[in-house]
Amino acid sequence: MSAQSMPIDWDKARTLVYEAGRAAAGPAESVPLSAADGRTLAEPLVALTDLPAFPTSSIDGWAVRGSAPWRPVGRVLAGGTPRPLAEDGTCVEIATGAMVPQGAEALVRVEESTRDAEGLVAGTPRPQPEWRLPGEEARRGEELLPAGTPVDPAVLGMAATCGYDTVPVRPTPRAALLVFGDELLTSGPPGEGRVRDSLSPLVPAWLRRAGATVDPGAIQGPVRDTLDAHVEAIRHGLSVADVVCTTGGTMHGPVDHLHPALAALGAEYVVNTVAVRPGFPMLLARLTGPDGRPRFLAGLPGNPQSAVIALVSLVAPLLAGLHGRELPALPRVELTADVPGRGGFTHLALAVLDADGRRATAVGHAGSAMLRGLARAHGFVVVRPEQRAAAGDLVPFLPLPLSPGERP
Ligand SMILES: Nc1nc2c(c(=O)[nH]1)N[C@H]1C(S)=C(S)[C@@H](COP(=O)(O)OP(=O)(O)OC[C@H]3O[C@@H](n4cnc5c(N)ncnc54)[C@H](O)[C@@H]3O)O[C@H]1N2
Ligand code: MOO
Repeated sequence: MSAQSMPIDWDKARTLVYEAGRAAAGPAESVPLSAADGRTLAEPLVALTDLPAFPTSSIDGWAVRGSAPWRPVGRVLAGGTPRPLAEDGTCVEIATGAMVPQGAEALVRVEESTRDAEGLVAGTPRPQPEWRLPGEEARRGEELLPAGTPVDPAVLGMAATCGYDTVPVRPTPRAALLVFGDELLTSGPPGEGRVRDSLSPLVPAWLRRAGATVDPGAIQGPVRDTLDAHVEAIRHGLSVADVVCTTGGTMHGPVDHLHPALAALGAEYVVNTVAVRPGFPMLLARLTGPDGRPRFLAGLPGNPQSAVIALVSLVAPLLAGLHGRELPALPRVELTADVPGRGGFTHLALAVLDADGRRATAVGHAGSAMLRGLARAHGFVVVRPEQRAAAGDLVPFLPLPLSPGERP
């Protein structure tokens, strides 16, 4: 394994890490609906019965046979199984959601019916049927949603409607974070050569928004700047997580131990440096966990904005793959002003979107060591190598994994 290598194209890197994740997605497991929110379907969701499963009244009123007036011969409530309506001139009282009896020819709404002194019912059925036929929404065996669908509240409801108690889903990837750097302070203001560790609070929160779990015990650091301390911390991370993120030490400085630690652990690079600015020393390596299953290490550069760029460029696609989801296509947005290119590198420029999400404006304070621009941005506009983007151009947009309501 050679530690120094040519940076690879940013788009290619995203595809490579996504495919590596997809190939390592965990085995399907069956989980109760109450625990499946946020998971991903490992198999298609197939209708277990016709939907509706029986002819179902859409109204409160009368199920009638023959012509009016009709003599009531009973009542059917939701949940019951009615006897057939055998004779013309008869009806049953019926509730919304109840099974329509065999032999019924029409339904009449209660407010559009009358009863005479003998209790006989009259009224005119509406021209359009007032009940739903079996299979109207889905036929038994029909595929409702494909494998790879993220499970959300509507999917949970759909699964319950057609009879599922559990659904087959992929395991949620577990992530860990190791922060490297002897110069880091974990509390109080920076000064005298030391900076405050901004990545321990930031990275786990964004990993969770990108679909990973991060156990508080899986966050370590600052890890001492020695090779042994790095190897030991990475080993611990690999024992508790599928994806270990590290920050700092991605270069080849005197105390940058990440590459030697990866070599000591027998890691294989999936991506080692990416032709993107900021963030180029980012990497993703594959290792084997104590259980023999694949594990990943994402090396995020130490400059804080560069670390975030590595998160959205490499870790988010990796997590999509591990979940068994599609790699999301990037939306296109219109630029309000020119954005420079970065020569042979892709330029990811921090930007805010306007209220309808269609137009992007690059923000200031966007240096790779800064977080001020990031704290108000929605994501990054993508300027591909050897290009510059002008006001009015449509360019791809890489969103930050924000939750609804954040950055309104
Ligand atoms: N000779 C060269 N030096 C550097 C180059 C280069 O091409 N040639 N590239 C620069 C770029 S670009 C980046 S990005 C950094 C990446 O370096 P590392 O990943 O090895 O990161 P460190 O050296 O450990 O730290 C860089 C910078 O970030 C600060 N830092 C680190 N961790 C944190 C944290 N948790 N919270 C806040 N700030 C953090 C650290 O103090 C440094 O200032 O390399 C450049 N050098
Ligand atoms: O790649 Mo560095 O990440 O430009 O700051």
